[in-house]
Amino acid sequence: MTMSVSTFSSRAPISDITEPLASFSATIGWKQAYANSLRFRRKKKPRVLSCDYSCLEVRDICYRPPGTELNILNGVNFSLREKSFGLIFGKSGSGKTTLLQLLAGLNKPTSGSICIQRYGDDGQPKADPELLPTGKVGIVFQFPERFFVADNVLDEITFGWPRQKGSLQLKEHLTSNLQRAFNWVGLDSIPLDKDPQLLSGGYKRRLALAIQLVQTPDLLILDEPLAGLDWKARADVAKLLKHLKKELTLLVVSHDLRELASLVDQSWRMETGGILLAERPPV
Ligand SMILES: Nc1ncnc2c1ncn2[C@@H]1O[C@H](COP(=O)(O)OP(=O)(O)OP(=O)(O)O)[C@@H](O)[C@H]1O
Repeated sequence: MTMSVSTFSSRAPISDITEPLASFSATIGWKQAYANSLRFRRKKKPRVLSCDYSCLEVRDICYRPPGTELNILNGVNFSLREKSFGLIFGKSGSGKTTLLQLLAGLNKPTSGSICIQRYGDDGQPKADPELLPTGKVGIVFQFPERFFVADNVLDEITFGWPRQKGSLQLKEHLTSNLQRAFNWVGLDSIPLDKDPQLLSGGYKRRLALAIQLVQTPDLLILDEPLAGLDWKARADVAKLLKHLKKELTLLVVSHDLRELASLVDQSWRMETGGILLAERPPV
């Protein structure tokens, strides 16, 4: 029987990033939101222990791009338990990225379903499966730094946040999430006014992860998270993913099996023709 904690908690001290965020709050008028978020976070919430667990369940997914005659994915099935690390590997062009895009809600499957199934500690389903809410899925694309748009770290991470007055509660929520995301990925030592393009390869990936973590996803999808990094940055990012899997569910597509093998809880090979088979990484 596995005990799972149903609340989401940050383990790093809030003081780590208090200063840069305080100045950020003052400069763009989020001071009140920031102060309130601190008050909110200091109250200890009771942690609820539960023996239930959830699984991401992909059931018989087929996908044929509109206007084409051929299925890219053919009856894909798999189940991934919450707070675990799933790895999909396989030849180029077999359909791995296509599957990730469906999970992130960027395309709709031609048939089949993607849901969350809750189980009791006896391993039996506890309720009807629910469709995976795409708002709780984060995706980090291959080479995410190529999509950075801002000229400083803070603007990059807060891109798209509400700037108008009002919605104080939302601002408090986002600010508190930002603190947690920075702590999780170890960005707290980086000046917020630094140009993201001047960060090292590994720190660019940390920033891309933090951008997704601010949205508090339950499922984080990563397409080739180690691609293009030197050996040290690859080791750093792998270590970070190991840390993150204690907090959320990770599904990774990668060819870098050696570095990731020790993190893997479940893995699958995507065969040409879009067929997914459970298989250990061949390392
Ligand atoms: N919209 C589309 N229309 C037609 N074919 C497509 C479309 N999108 C992808 N494909 C094709 O589907 C196949 C699977 O592509 P996908 O990018 O999912 O493979 P992959 O396994 O992720 O490859 P890689 O490891 O190189 O990233 C490829 O042959 C690709 O050309």
